[in-house]
Amino acid sequence: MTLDIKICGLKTPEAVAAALDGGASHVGFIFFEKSPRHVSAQTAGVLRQAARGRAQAVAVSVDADDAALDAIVEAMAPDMLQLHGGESPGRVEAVKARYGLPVMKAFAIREAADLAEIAPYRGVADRFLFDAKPPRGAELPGGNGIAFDWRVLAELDADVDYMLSGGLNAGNIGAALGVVSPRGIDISSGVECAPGEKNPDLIRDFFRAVRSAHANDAALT
Ligand SMILES: O=C(O)c1ccccc1N[C@@H]1O[C@H](COP(=O)(O)O)[C@@H](O)[C@H]1O
Repeated sequence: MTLDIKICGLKTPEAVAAALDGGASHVGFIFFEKSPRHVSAQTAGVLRQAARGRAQAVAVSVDADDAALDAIVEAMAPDMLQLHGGESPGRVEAVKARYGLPVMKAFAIREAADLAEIAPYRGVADRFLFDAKPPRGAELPGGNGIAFDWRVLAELDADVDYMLSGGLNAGNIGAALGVVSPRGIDISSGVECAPGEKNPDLIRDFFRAVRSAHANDAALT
């Protein structure tokens, strides 16, 4: 089975190149001003060019209104929208209809009971992303480098299409993939040498670790 790999929070051509050369299926750009990974729609529009024909470009926003999303979609032309806030099922539906783009809806997970939240989004969101709950008082809803107990995902129906996220890195991805079988994985701070500063060597290390965990999977994309 193929495993999608999303490298998120890219800000430089070097980081985008490392992600694409490693074999990323998705590259993510953050539109959230409090984040050290925030980029303007114009910058993302330039950076995402390198991904054309190689990977899906994902725009990550948090409770963004139509005006903000209009600007992102126009300048960046993303292939997918990641909604990482408290967007309702109705809002997800409206966003999909307005832009004609697939939506990945993020959820913060700490325990199995948190998975109940996805029920009204089934058949609405194209894909789910499971991230750890941010610590109390955290400024960021994601990108905190915190993992959750992956075993809680055992409660999910096998047909749920999701990306695993939250505190992944080269050191723990093998263990994570030994516990769960997501269709994709998503990493941001685990390939940084400082908040918001992607390190191409760490990106390469991550792909090596994924490939070694997936040694029998010839079709890794
Ligand atoms: O990375 C950010 O700064 C960010 C800001 C706002 C919403 C989402 C954000 N990142 C997402 O967080 C997860 C996991 O990140 P990490 O690997 O634990 O650092 C990932 O889905 C990013 O898309």
